[in-house]
Amino acid sequence: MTHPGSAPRADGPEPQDTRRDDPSPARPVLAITGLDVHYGLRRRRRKVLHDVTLSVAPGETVGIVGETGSGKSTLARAVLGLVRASAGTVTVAGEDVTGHSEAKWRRLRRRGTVQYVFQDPLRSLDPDLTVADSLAEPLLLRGVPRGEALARIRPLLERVRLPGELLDRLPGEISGGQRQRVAVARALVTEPELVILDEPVSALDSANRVQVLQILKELRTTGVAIVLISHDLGSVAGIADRIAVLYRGELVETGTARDVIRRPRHPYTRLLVSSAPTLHTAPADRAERAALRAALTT
Ligand SMILES: Nc1ncnc2c1ncn2[C@@H]1O[C@H](COP(=O)(O)OP(=O)(O)OP(=O)(O)O)[C@@H](O)[C@H]1O
Repeated sequence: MTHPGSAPRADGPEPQDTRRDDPSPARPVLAITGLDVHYGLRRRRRKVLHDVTLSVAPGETVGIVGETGSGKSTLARAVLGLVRASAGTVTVAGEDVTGHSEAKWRRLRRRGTVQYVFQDPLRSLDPDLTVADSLAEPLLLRGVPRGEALARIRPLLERVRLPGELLDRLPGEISGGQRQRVAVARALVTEPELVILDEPVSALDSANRVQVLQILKELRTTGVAIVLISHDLGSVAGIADRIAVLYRGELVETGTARDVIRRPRHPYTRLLVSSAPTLHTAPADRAERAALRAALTT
């Protein structure tokens, strides 16, 4: 499906926010259909996502796994309106956002239905705001009185296992693992339907990595849907309900985490599974891995 009109449309009235009283539990939080994304112009134009179709149900955790340059971040950026689709559709919380103007995208992002956590928490946090102010800011912007905002961030702090004494510190005065947990808490403040985390643990040491992954796992009980992007299948395997494997801009395999790990079909997925030491699957020997690599280059 091509959108010659992937150019911005005129800004219409703000669509009603019906997400809280939509009676259909089956409505996906995110539905991507036949998505193509290009970068560059004219002779430099290059397709980085091709015919990507993926849907995320309410409360579901989906892992998107792929090697560097496979298009993972581009996919996240397309869902947030930071890059434009050249074909296909993106529907967020029931709203087709494919042809949204910049202004409509900004309003959608500000509404907080979808939140994004970067690999580097310093990109999510203002270095001049204390942890308390960082967490309260999205609520203050929505007109929530300061006292109420501060009361509402307390349980979030507990959810990400941070002590209250950190509230008065600046991001530069806490550890990298603590910063990432603040970034996760901040993403939850607006009670989003979907949180996209782009390599949230790859900059952390192994103790912090385990802790943040455990926190993400526990978030499943809150009903928020999670898209967890990683180059490391091992990181997402214990959390994701489903795993989607992105290879050179195409989703080559999507299935339940169990199926993808136990019965990988695509050679790239087989290579990923056989190279992940923490998955407790029978590791492929060198010859098998070489054969899989050869299959990928043909
Ligand atoms: N703004 C841009 N302009 C042109 N090309 C880009 C741009 N951003 C990314 N690319 C290219 O698009 C491809 C996909 O990049 P993307 O960042 O989505 O991959 P990724 O899977 O997230 O990689 P990584 O794991 O290294 O972050 C890469 O070849 C990259 O060089």
